[in-house]
Amino acid sequence: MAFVQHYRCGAVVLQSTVNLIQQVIKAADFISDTLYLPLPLLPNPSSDIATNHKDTLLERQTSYIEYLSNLFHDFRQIIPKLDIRVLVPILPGTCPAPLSRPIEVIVSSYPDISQTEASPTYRILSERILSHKYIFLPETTISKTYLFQETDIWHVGCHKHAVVGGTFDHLHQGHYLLLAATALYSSSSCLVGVSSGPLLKDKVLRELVEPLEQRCIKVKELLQDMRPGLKLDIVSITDPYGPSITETELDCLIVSEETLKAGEAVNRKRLESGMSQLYIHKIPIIAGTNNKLSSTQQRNNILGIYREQPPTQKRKQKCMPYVIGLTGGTCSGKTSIATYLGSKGAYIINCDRLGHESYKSGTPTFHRLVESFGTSLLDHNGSIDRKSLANIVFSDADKLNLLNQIVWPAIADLMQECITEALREGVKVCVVDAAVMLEAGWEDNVDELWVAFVPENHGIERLMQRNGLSEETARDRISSQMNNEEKIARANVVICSLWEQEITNKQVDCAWDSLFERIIKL
Ligand SMILES: CC(=O)SCCNC(=O)CCNC(=O)[C@H](O)C(C)(C)COP(=O)(O)OP(=O)(O)OC[C@H]1O[C@@H](n2cnc3c(N)ncnc32)[C@H](O)[C@@H]1OP(=O)(O)O
Repeated sequence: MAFVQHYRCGAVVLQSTVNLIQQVIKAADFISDTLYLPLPLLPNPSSDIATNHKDTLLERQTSYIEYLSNLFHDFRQIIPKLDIRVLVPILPGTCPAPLSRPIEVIVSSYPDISQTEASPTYRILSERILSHKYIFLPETTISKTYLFQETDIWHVGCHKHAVVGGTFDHLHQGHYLLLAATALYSSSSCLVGVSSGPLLKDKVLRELVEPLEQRCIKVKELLQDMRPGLKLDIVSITDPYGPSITETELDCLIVSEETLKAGEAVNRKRLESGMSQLYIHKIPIIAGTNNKLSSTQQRNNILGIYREQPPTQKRKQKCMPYVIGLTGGTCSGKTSIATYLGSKGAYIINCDRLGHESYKSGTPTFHRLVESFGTSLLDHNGSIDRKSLANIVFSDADKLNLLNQIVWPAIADLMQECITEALREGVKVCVVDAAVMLEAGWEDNVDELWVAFVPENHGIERLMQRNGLSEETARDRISSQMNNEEKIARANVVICSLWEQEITNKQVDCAWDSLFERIIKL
């Protein structure tokens, strides 16, 4: 089989829109991450439209957006893994800012590079790329009528100042379309409100929403790729209106079919304050696997999937057995995940249990605890009464700290003994189940980190039910641990146990199956 060289980022330069999807699919064989697709104005052979007339321009732009919508839908269905970014011609006089991803290869349907470089399509890219490889991708039937023409000058922006809002989490083709429309309809500036704080409160899998700063950067990069020179103002918003109801110079609002009502509410608010109404452009929704394409779906897709993290805190010397650190807040479902992993053949090291063992009567840790917390801690057998100890430490951060300082080193020793025992038994995979592994700084004892979680409120409810605690006590316990977001940020695998056990198990299966590919590489 012939060897195909892969490039991370490339551009596809086509002579026409005929066979566009097929050409992009073929080009995708050479490109692994990002594919830029410069598209001159859609050829419209039957039209003798005067493009400087505002209504006609609006119609052309609207039909272009519809065209993009179909394209993005097809890309999503056929090549879902590839980040395909459509580029429109740069306005004359605009500084051609570099693209956010450097183009390594041009895949072109022009037979040679000089024809490619002379084409109207290439002109969209020409000043935005450095050196690159060239691949000729023959196109069989090109009708002359549909060729991109030199005269296809793009007139962008039938409005001056556009505004758009959204969470823009895990950007997908639906966002691309919304932002493409924003970039196309405005000729001067574009205001983007990015949801944060209370607006994220009720989102499913809110814990997996990308950090605000990251979302803002991605939106900015995409808009700058599509429309360099457009003045951008990307702001965080904490209510559904943001600056759309205070900025006087805005003249159009871009919404999706889903957010149309919110857009109309913006106009009502503006009317109440005596401000001009915004022209509302409604963009179609792009269908995904389950009806519509959504960020919730994208967040769901992360569950159980391995992701690289900086290796700094992980075990430096890779050796058998391979150690998974499984952590998660109280009532995060960690124990049932560990049990399921045990049923799949993993050797489970339960650190809660090692903790109890570490201060059995007569051990050095037992004596240190009695010295530090007093004999009131002991039950009628002279053993440490964990219920009393829990009541003391979970309502007093300093006391919890003291307990940890005494107990963690002893648990760490017992854990190492268990790993050595697993090695003796020829075990391949150990799972260290430790509720506060990250707080204890034990990441350097494991090869990868799996984090189990449920939204905090669910954790509190589960804890109240399981341990018969008051809401306040349950809250105290949960807040004595690192929060979900901090743990998830460091996780190689994230598992959410919010739904039925079967769904949790599916996530575990997925993480477990891919685990062996990583172990083989050791
Ligand atoms: C680094 C580690 O993760 S080691 C494993 C955790 N153990 C420790 O940190 C040792 C200190 N803790 C203890 O000695 C005991 O947990 C006590 C005395 C506080 C409570 O004992 P018990 O009432 O029997 O509860 P148990 O040990 O089963 O732990 C109950 C919950 O407390 C939480 N918890 C345990 N230790 C800690 C701690 N140091 N800080 C915060 N939360 C903790 C766990 O999340 C656990 O929840 P889970 O059962 O949903 O996983």
